[in-house]
Amino acid sequence: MNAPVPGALTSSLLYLDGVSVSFDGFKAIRGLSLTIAPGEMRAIIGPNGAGKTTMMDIITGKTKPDLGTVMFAGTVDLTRLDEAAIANLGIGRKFQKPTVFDFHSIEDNILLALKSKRTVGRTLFWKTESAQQKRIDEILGIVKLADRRDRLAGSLSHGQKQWLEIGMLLAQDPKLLLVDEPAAGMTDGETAQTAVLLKEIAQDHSVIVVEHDMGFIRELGVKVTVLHEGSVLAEGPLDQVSANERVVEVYLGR
Ligand SMILES: Nc1ncnc2c1ncn2[C@@H]1O[C@H](COP(=O)(O)OP(=O)(O)OP(=O)(O)O)[C@@H](O)[C@H]1O
Repeated sequence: MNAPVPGALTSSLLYLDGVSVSFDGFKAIRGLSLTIAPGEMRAIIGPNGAGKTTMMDIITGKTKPDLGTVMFAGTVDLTRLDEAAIANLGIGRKFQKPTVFDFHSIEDNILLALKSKRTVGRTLFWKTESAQQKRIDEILGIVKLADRRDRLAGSLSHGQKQWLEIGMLLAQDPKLLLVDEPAAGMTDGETAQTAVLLKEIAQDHSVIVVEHDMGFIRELGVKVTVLHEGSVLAEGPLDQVSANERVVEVYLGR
């Protein structure tokens, strides 16, 4: 069930085929095949140790696979690039723990992220202060922090810090966002708002979300890939994968 369909390489934004990686002889990822279409949001679920983090490490260049194909936008071989080059291509990652600058204002956090975008074109584009301010305003609007822009980031709740960090990721103008357990530690209200936020972002970005919170996944309403022991166990709408006996056995029923 894992083999990509013919033509998937050229039609995909992200294309993984037959990817394997071992750590000291232990196969953390084994024959993983997965494709993400341009503009798609995909949820990744699976038990602890299934390989979700390792998969993100491979996509972002932190870990190099022993075997397999990892292509971006049909033509770029990600296995040949380092982490900085992959980030510059437009693959942004948000780790589980928020890493905002607590002693800077919310607005300045976004500004710093805008300025840290490395490509020459971007530096030139943000040369005008008004273009920069317009983008900051847009991002603060998207992450619903415009009314708090002058406050210190350290004053935000855990959930708000996660949104600020998503805003900082947006400032890097990624084509693909990898978001690791955004709902972890959030209140129910924050979790619901995060689903709304990601759905908005997914209107003009591709997004991969790793999550354990099934209520949150349901809110996203997107195709779900279940990882188990380093490969795809099931893929499809949440109701379909939730009814899969193996998925219940290894993950949902636990
Ligand atoms: N650098 C490493 N060295 C040795 N083993 C590793 C390394 N990184 C990951 N592993 C192992 O690979 C397997 C997959 O781990 P990974 O963190 O990718 O799973 P996960 O699905 O993200 O789990 P979780 O939901 O707990 O975050 C685990 O058994 C883990 O112990």
